[in-house]
This record gives sequence, C-alpha cells and structure tokens, in this order.
Amino acid sequence: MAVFTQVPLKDARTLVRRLQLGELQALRGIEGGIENTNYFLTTDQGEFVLTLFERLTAEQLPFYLHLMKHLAHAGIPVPDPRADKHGEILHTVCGKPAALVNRLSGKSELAPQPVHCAAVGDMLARMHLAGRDYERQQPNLRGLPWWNETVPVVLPYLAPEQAALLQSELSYQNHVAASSAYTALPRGPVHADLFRDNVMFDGEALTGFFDFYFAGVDTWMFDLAVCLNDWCIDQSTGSHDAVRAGAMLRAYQAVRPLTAAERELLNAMLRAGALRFWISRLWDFHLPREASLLKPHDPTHFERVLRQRIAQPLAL
Ligand SMILES: Nc1ncnc2c1ncn2[C@@H]1O[C@H](COP(=O)(O)OP(=O)(O)O)[C@@H](O)[C@H]1O
Ligand SMILES: N[C@@H](CCOP(=O)(O)O)C(=O)O
Repeated sequence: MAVFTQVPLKDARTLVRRLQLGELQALRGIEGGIENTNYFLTTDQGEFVLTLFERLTAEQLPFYLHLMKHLAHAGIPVPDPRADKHGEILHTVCGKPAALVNRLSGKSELAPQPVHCAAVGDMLARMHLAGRDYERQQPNLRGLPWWNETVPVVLPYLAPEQAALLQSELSYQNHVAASSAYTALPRGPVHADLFRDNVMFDGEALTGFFDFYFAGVDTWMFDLAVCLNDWCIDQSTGSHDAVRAGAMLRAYQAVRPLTAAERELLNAMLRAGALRFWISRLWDFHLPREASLLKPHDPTHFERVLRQRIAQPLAL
C-alpha cells in the first residue's frame, strides 16, 4: 500500500464538510500506486478518492487538476476534482497539497484482450483531441531533460552492459529530439503514464482514465507509445503483441490518423517510452522513499522492453 502520509479521520471530515459532500462515513488507504498517498473516502453523497501529493508541488498541480476538469467537461471519462465554495480544487490536508475526485466505477483489466486495447486507443485519441483547447502549459516533467539529469544518478548502480545501453539510448533520444521529424510531431496535453493499472473497465466497456499526475505537454505519439509498450506486449518477455497493437493503432487512427512524421518516429517513440520508465523505475528502486508498505516496480522489465524495441523495430 502506498500510504506515505497517515490521514487522521478528523482531517478527512474537515475536508468533506468544506467541500459540502455530506458526512464522512469511511476512509480506507489504497493499495497500489507508488507516487502519492491515496484513500477511498465514502460520504453519504457517494464514493471519492482523496490524494495527497508527495512529490508534486502546489505550483505544478493546477495543470493536472484543471486538465482533468477540462477533459471531464469535454466528455472524456476521467475523475473530476471537487471544488470548495470559492471554486478552489487544490486543497491542503496534513500540510500536503491534496485533491478529492469522484471514484470511477469498474476495475483495471490486467490481462487485456484486443477489444480492451482498441477501447484504450479510441479513448486516447479522443482525449488528445479534447485537450487541444486546454490553455495551461506544463512540460512533461519526466521528459528528456529529466532523463538527462537522472541517468547519471542511477548509472553507478548498474552492471557495465546495462550502463552502456542506458547511455547509448539516452544519446539516441537526444539525437531524435533534435530532428526535424520530431519537431513536426503534433503535441498537446498527454497522460504519459496510461498503463493497465490507470484505466478502468466494466467488462469490455472502458469506464475511465485516471492518475493524471505524470501528465504534461508532450507529443501525442509519446503517449501512444507508452500505451503500446504496456497494453500490447507480453509481460514476461517484453515482446510486441501484433494483434493487440494492431487493435490499438487501428482504433486510435479511426479517430485521429497518424501524420507522416508520427509514422516515421513510431519506433523511436516506443524506445523513448521504454527508456523513460526504465529510468524512473531504476530511480525508485535504488533511491527509494519512506512509505509504510511500498512495492517498487521491477526496472529490468523496461530494460527488456527497450532491448526488444531496438532488436525488432516496429514500422507502420
Ligand atoms: N478516481 C479513481 N477512481 C477509482 N479508483 C481510483 C481512482 N484513483 C485512484 N484509484 C485507485 O487507487 C489506486 C492507486 O492510484 P494511483 O493514482 O495509481 O496512485 P499513484 O499516483 O500513487 O500511482 C489505483 O490503482 C486505483 O485502484
Ligand atoms: N506506471 C509507472 C509507475 C507509476 O505508477 P502508477 O501507479 O502511478 O502508474 C511504472 O509502471 O513504472
């Protein structure tokens, strides 16, 4: 369970009253998640999720929370942050920045079939289009500048051949980012962490995207690549699953066809997506934070995915 901060009942009760959500009935720490403290919170008006932000600052958070509100109002199924009577959606609980959102129905589909991948591709494209008129700007804070800063921090923990791969891939990604094809990629607000555990399904019906706290302005192709790298691979080997990937790509393109530059850089972005999560998992694994019970994700998984993407490039 990722509960970094224990929230006393009285603090939760105060927030619920301030947001005029009735009377607090239950508060339960949530298992899963590695970034923030999350609780399911029940009142006589419904079920909510209380998040205390452990790393993100009050300056960074309005981008995510207003993006969720913007997308929810555009009809994309995402949690809608609750405001107080002044319209404020960023709150403070136990001295930490906090948000309260509606609890999505459904559950994560951890063994997705093509139909689930198609649903994610379809909604991802709709979300990208719905984000076009979102006016706030914040870069993807886990983008290339962060990779360049963090790779030297994790290198000392790696075996020589891992260190060599990490450095050469970083250098390749710096090269890609300087290319004219990369400059031509369409961009906007992206989720940037839309893994299987950040989407809810009721059977085959997608009921929501959540956990927008790695979102930022980046290329749409990077977002799609992050999804392909998680939803459309064999989890044990990291190898590409052509049927699931085909379903996701077709559904995405039925809403928003890819541009020539996006098709050209598909594999480079798949490598970028694998590199991003290899670096963050190495960082979390070797430089962990205090938490009451925390299961770090396995960094070697994304090392395998990256090796697969280099050895067997995907072309459209
Ligand atoms: N709006 C929501 N509706 C339903 N469940 C949620 C919602 N937000 C979070 N959860 C639950 O909490 C878990 C952890 O949340 P997550 O946002 O992934 O945490 P973290 O930001 O720490 O990675 C999720 O796997 C999910 O079960
Ligand atoms: N999806 C990332 C880690 C972020 O955790 P999440 O629970 O917020 O998705 C990974 O798998 O490394």
